[in-house]
Amino acid sequence: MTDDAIDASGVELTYADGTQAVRGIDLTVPRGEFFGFLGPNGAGKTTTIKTLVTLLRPTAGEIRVNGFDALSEGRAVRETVGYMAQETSIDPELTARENLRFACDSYGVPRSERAERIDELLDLVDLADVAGKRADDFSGGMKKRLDAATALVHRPPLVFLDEPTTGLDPKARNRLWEYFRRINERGTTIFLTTQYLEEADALCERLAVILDGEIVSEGSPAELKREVGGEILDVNVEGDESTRAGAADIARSTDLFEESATVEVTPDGITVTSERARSRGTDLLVALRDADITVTGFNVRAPTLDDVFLAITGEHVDTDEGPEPTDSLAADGGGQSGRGQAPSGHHSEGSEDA
Ligand SMILES: Nc1ncnc2c1ncn2[C@@H]1O[C@H](COP(=O)(O)OP(=O)(O)OP(=O)(O)O)[C@@H](O)[C@H]1O
Repeated sequence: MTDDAIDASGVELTYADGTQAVRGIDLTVPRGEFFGFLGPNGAGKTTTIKTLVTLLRPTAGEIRVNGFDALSEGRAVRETVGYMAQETSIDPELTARENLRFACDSYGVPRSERAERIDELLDLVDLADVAGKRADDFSGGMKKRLDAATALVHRPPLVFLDEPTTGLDPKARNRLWEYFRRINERGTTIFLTTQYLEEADALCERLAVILDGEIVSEGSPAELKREVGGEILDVNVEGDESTRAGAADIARSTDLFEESATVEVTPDGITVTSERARSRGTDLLVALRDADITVTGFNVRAPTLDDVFLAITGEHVDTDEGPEPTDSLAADGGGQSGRGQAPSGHHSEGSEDA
């Protein structure tokens, strides 16, 4: 038996229509880790999670979760994981407490333990004061917190959070981060997917980046940033796209930067990633001035995870900002659509264990 929360190797998943969503993933997540799984839309994050929680049977590969084999011991896997899916699993017609009671039912939490566990979870996500109010009246942030709580009623040692903060305003997002940290500090392993790189940076000890169904990079946020190679020089210039393209050509054609340096045209100017960003930055400004390009601002900074993502995938993360509900009662417009269904971990849209 492995000591890891997740131990997967060679996992592949091809959908019935032939889409190869996951192409040979190896993944190890030690118990207690706060692990982040990043990738652009359609990269295969949700599909990977669904194979790990046994909602989908992999086309190939081996998966052990909490020491159980995902193929032959699917029930044990499902009993020891929590899954907060992208779609909410809460019922807007029920109160917060009723939603948690329903989740206890679905997960088979012993009756004698329910009341205490529900109170504990309502406290954990700061919903004790509104426990008797209908979820329909909650803001987007409160619904997400309730959703997270429903995934925890059976005290799973491992929780999957699939883009848990998408569409929330920064305040609501920060609050959720607090709860996720609390859950992790209690010893729960967390597997998080997110579109927000600052979220991954703030929360995760280790990250893997998935692209077209394959893991293309793995490490701590600091290690991934070091992989970018150097620092980032952002230069803002006056003028239209052709001026910016001209500025980029100058940055590329001078011998100021090493060969592996990259130059990208941005909406405001150019961005140079180079080991010499700091030492040669002012020389670049002189070269631009000599070419009659007006520089309106510049800044040298350490790489962010967004720069890592750009370097790996060739694209910025599409953060897909939705409406921004405030984090107060009845202020939502967030439009969640719970239908009184069982917690997501109990959905089955793929295979069941034998
Ligand atoms: N049921 C399905 N049948 C066929 N193809 C699917 C199905 N579900 C997902 N896909 C495809 O599989 C690929 C991976 O999708 P997946 O949802 O796992 O990606 P993701 O990284 O989670 O993206 P997102 O961030 O948009 O949720 C995509 O090409 C997607 O269109």
